[in-house]
Amino acid sequence: MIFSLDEELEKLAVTSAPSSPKTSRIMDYSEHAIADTFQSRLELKSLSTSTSGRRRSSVLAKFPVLNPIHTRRVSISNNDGTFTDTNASVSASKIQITDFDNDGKNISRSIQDFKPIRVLGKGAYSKVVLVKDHHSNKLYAMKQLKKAEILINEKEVREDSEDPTTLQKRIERTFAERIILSKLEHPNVVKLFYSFHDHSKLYLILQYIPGGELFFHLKERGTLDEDTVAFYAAEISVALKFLHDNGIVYRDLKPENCLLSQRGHLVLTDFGLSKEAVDNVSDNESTELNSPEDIYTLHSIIGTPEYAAPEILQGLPYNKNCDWYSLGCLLFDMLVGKPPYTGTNHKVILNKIQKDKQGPRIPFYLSDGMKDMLNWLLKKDKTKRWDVDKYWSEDKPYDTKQPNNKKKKPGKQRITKFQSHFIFRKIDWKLLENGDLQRTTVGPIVPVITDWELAENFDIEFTSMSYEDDYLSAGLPIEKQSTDVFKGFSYNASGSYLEKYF
Ligand SMILES: Nc1ncnc2c1ncn2[C@@H]1O[C@H](COP(=O)(O)OP(=O)(O)OP(=O)(O)O)[C@@H](O)[C@H]1O
Repeated sequence: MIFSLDEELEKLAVTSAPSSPKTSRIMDYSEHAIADTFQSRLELKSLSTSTSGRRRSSVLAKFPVLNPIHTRRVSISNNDGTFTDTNASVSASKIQITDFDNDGKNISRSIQDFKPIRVLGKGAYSKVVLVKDHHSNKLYAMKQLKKAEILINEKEVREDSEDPTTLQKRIERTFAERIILSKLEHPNVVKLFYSFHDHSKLYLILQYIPGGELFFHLKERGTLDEDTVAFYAAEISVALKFLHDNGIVYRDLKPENCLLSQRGHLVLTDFGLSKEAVDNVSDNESTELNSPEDIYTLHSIIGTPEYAAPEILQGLPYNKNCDWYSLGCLLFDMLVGKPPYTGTNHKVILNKIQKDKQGPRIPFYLSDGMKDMLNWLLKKDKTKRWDVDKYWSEDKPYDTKQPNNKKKKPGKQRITKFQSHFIFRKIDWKLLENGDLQRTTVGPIVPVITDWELAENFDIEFTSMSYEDDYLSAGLPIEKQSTDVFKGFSYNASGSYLEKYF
């Protein structure tokens, strides 16, 4: 069994250190793979600051350039949509936003309410700081975004574009993370408690997830065993299915965005400020769509897209199925030590995908069940990829027989149910879907937490960073123009919602 009982939580959290020895992040599995692996090692070596060879996204590379050395993987979320154009139950343009900024009755929180403790992380768009509420002493993760960057990009887009709706679209993208998180509640999705802004920044006050990034734990452990990977696959899947059912395509699945809770359950974070609601695709655009479910993807692809589906890398229309491809990449990474295709930019990765007629080489040492799962998620052609949302569950219990890959006919669509797959035979989907598993059990890796304020599961690269500069100018009054553009950004969760999570 990979789960322990709740009572063991405290004991484990305080005493247990990660037990698995450090293993090589990259494992050879065939003669053919050796050359590729050697090349990857060289790439990873030149790109990495970490001793284990694992590279993080870039905080610098927001633009379609080669990723700078010694940086993290950047999100590819500059010009894409967050919502499907059909069945969208949440839409930036449709949601009534409670505007606290100019409302005398509703008092918005402000930066002065929070004492900074240490930096937790830095992404392409933001800095995330552990903060303590002066009034309640509760800990939160405060995500800060610079208005100037949003407004500068805004001007650039307007100058280059003849599209009169661009301004509105950019603002909707800016609001996307705030809107998604304030509307959705799921045990495997980070919670938003407050948002507000001052003259220079936008702030999201999020639930603090103290177990750190999956990235951090992968760096420590090298690779993970199949039971652990199946557990995370199940937790990510319920979160993705929930998002898809609510019209949201996550599109940014990577180990840096998967956090571990105190109990070792996986929590998705980063719903990206630059994402948009695509519910008004023009006639001209929609002719290019392959199916009514496709989202139209705009313009350039940015960042380092090791986890992005081939259709996104090609600039083709995509739909929620792209998240299942990313899940395949993440599972591959956890099992093998790197995603199936690595490279310094999206063109290199796309070339590798296109050259690989048979799909990625899956190591021989994985079980047939795991190989089968990876094969179906990592199909290049989205129409042949496992349509997990459609074939999600059935009443029958899980398959007790390991699938045998050799018998599969190529080109056939997978129509068996995802939840019944052999790799999930130890997962209690009912408990997972109603949140009891997350509430009452611990996951396969229980983070060591001696003091929540120490953030000991976060990279020292970040926790040692200074946050003083950010606070020198913080809290100045909001300028008129900025108030108008970001009007409605502020938000307070209800008292009962807050109570539920503390
Ligand atoms: N709620 C949270 N609790 C703890 N740490 C967090 C939380 N949210 C974010 N972090 C840390 O901060 C990092 C950056 O946050 P996030 O990914 O949201 O920023 P971003 O600018 O959107 O990054 P990206 O480059 O991936 O787009 C995360 O990878 C994580 O380490």
